[in-house]
Formats: sequence, structure tokens, C-alpha cells
Amino acid sequence: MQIKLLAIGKTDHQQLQMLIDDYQKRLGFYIKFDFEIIPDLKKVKNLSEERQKQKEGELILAKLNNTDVLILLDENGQHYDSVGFSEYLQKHMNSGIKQLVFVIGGPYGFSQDVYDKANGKIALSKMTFSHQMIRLFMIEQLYRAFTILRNEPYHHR
Ligand SMILES: C[S@@+](CC[C@H](N)C(=O)[O-])C[C@H]1O[C@@H](n2cnc3c(N)ncnc32)[C@H](O)[C@@H]1O
Repeated sequence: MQIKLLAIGKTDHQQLQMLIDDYQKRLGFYIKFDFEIIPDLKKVKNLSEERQKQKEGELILAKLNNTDVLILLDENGQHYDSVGFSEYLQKHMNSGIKQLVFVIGGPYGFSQDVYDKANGKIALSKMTFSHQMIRLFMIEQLYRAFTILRNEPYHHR
């Protein structure tokens, strides 16, 4: 199985990007991991929130293959602790799927079309994070999950 993380808009914060790069590199030792950025929409000021979500949704859905399992990062999704999340990943790996795709929504979240297409939703917290910060948190949690599965001394229970 390989994992893809899809997000909208590149990161403007250099320090955030450096941390993302670091964890992305670490994660790559355990699994084929692809972090793909969908370019920001142009002239968003002229768009309503709903229209922006819709357009972003079209771009997200266009990135998917038929066989992908699509999991949205969403505040109203399923909660896991880090060990539970590592087991969740292991289950997906055991199921024989080709690619597990996690998606981070834009500033206003996801369109209904994206929700309809999704196979699941997970929350990293009950709190809302910016669509920029959550990238780092997700990649770190993926890395943490693999260290847990390998019994490596990164996660302290
Ligand atoms: C600023 S939030 C959007 C919040 C918006 N109220 C919504 O309805 O989704 C941008 C994106 O970051 C991600 N996100 C933010 N907080 C999250 C959390 N606690 N758990 C999982 N994903 C989160 C989601 O993918 C969300 O679409």
C-alpha cells in the first residue's frame, strides 16, 4: 500500500515547510508516501465560500484513481489515539488496497461532492486547525504510527 496526502495551496511559512520536509523524509523510510499540493484557486475573492469549496472539491476528485480509498481529515470525523491510528493504518495495509488517500480541506472545508465520495473521515482533535498547520500534524502522526507498528522508541505510551 502507498499513502497520499492531498492538500490545497502551498505552504508560505518557511519554517512550517522545513518541519513538513523533515517528517515527510522520515515517513518515507517506512512507506511510499506522496504529499501532493493542489494549487490555490485564482481570484478566490470573487467566489462565495460554497463556490470555492465546490471548485476545490472538483480539483480534489480529479486527483483520485478508481481504486483509491479516500479518507477526509475533518473535525467531525472519527477520533483515534496514536496507537489506535497505527492499528487503523495496519488494517488498511492488510486489506490489500493500493493507495490510501488522506485529504485536507481548504479554508472552508469540503464540498458535499467530496463528502459523498469519501470512504471515511478522521479527526485529529475536536479543535480546528488551519489547513496549513494540519499538514504537519498529519504527517507527524503518520510517522508516529509507523514507529509504533515497528516498536521503535519515538512514541512513549
Ligand atoms: C480551517 S479547516 C476548515 C474548517 C471548516 N469549519 C470545516 O467545516 O471543515 C481546514 C481543513 O483543515 C482540516 N482540519 C482542521 N482541523 C482539523 C481537525 N481537528 N481534525 C482533522 N482535520 C482538521 C480539515 O481537512 C479542514 O477541512
